[in-house]
Amino acid sequence: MSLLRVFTQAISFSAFLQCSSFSKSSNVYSKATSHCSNSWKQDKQLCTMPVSSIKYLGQAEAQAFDQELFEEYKFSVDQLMELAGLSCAHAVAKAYPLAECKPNGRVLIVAGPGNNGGDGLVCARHLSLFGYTPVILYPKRPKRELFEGLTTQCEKMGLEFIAEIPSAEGVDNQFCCIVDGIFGFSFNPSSGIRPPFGQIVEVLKQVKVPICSIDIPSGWDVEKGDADGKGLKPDCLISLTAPKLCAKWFQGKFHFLGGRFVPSAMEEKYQLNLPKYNGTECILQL
Ligand SMILES: NC(=O)C1=CN([C@@H]2O[C@H](COP(=O)(O)OP(=O)(O)OC[C@H]3O[C@@H](n4cnc5c(N)ncnc54)[C@H](OP(=O)(O)O)[C@@H]3O)[C@@H](O)[C@H]2O)[C@H](O)CC1
Ligand SMILES: [K+]
Repeated sequence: MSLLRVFTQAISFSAFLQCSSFSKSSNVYSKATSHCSNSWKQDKQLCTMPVSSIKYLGQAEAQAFDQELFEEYKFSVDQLMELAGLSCAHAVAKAYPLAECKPNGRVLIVAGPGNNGGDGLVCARHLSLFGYTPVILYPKRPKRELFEGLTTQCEKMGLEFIAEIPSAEGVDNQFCCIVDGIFGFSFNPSSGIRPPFGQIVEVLKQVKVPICSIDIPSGWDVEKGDADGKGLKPDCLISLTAPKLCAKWFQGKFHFLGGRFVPSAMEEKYQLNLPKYNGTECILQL
């Protein structure tokens, strides 16, 4: 074996050791360069740069984290939702700039029945303040003060609500992108997607304009991703707090981290290993 070959193999082996030092079962994956992120398959590549790691949360862990913020730290849902929704609006504006959002800056916001839908309403309000024209589809509205308040704010600010999803062609003609605030980390895929969201997701699966999913691409299993092909295929994903396990299978163009409200003690306790946000920015492109 030539000296050069021995040398090359030694370098490859050391890179392999570096990349394989994080195990799949620990939910921590290596991230060395931008092409090496997102999918765990890609993470098996040999990486040649220093490795940093970010944790991907399972469903129960994401819910426990949320509960701890509310119960131990005494944050209110409204507070965190406002920051989450604001970061989503920043991500949309970065990925789909207003100047290129035709026609007339129109963005379709689809809001579901839980807090993911609430994030969508907050995102709509901020997009409108940024100069976009959000149009909201909110077919199942919980009778809770929080959601009624968010709805009233959007209505009073003149945002349009629509009662039904247009055809896929209609969506493509009327909007530059779609914000998917249908389901977040409490989605349960075991019984399929119940009405009225099953039909809405079917239409959204056929549209050509980009979809930007809040926290979880709707229809995906929070941990296993879209194994059965029933979910959306977003172009953009905004992971709130920390990515969930399903984000490993995200194949779109833009993956942002948002929800910059995690106390450092909690970041350490859950070993999130979050990358540092730049300056005062509330999103970070992964
Ligand atoms: N800490 C944070 O990062 C924060 C994140 N936020 C956002 O909150 C969501 C999680 O919100 P949660 O209310 O727990 O759950 P979802 O928004 O996912 O909605 C759950 C509801 O969806 C319905 N559901 C569930 N499965 C199905 C199904 N198969 N078919 C139809 N409908 C389904 C169900 O509603 P029902 O009315 O039908 O019972 C669930 O209740 C997180 O992802 C972030 O986006 C917070 O904003 C702030 C903190
Ligand atoms: K979503």
